Amino acid sequence: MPEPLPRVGHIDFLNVLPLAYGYAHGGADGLAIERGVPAVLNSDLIAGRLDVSNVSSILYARHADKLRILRGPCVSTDGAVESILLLSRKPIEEIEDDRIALTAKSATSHALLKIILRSGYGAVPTYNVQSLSVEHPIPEDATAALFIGDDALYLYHHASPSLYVYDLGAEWKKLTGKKMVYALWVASRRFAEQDAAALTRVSRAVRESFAYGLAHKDAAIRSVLGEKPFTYEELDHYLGGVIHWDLTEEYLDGLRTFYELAARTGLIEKAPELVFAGA
Ligand SMILES: C=C(O[C@@H]1C=C(C(=O)O)C=C[C@H]1O)C(=O)O
Repeated sequence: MPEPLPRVGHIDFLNVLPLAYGYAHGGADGLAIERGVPAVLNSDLIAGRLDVSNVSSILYARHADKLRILRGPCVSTDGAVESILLLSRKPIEEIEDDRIALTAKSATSHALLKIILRSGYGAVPTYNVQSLSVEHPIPEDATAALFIGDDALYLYHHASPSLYVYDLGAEWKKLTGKKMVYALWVASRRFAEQDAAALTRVSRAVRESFAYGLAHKDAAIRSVLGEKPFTYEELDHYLGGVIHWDLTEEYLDGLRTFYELAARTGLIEKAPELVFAGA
């Protein structure tokens, strides 16, 4: 019997286009890739249906005992992110006990928004997790709506000028002065401890696929222009300096601050220790 392939989640957003391009050019050989939105891959990893995945950074804080962080990759920004947006009918300073719709695809951005509204604006609105559409971004009964991923990036370029648009990466930087990590690559602790050789293979595949995609970024962008509603310039800007993928010490510092504020806001029990696979 051949060994089962490692089950690896892949968030289907343009913020990891270089990785997707590397996977499509041989990098995914030997891996069973499952594509999806963060909320689904988050629960698949916790339920044991995946061995490794990029997941919402807040997930690690909620299940640190069951997870191990891979060294190297992340999805992060130093300031504006363009693809995590609050769209609002009124200025953010005027939000109080309003109703805010949260995209059902996310976990990190929910916590990020709650921290920003509470600590930055003294607001504690009512939140409602639901599916949202870019055509009618704010549900009738809500004052504002939170989008992530390609939907948010689309709205960044096309939102109605009658709406107020807030970039949560920029808001986080304004509040804390720190960088922000939205996604981590994480292995289940069981997989990391029981199959170190397979974990090394997955880690290498992620690293090499990323490197391939970054070395062919132009071709990667051109490969999606027909199917995604973005121009070359929009994606070249987004993937050419807005999104960062290296989990360096400065970004880990931003991540720790995010966890501390999430704990202080009651969104997680406590800021977890960062435990890496193979450490
Ligand atoms: C930068 C982004 O970050 C994403 C936001 C996530 C979340 O809110 O849970 C999860 C993974 C990230 O890839 C984005 O949505 O484009």
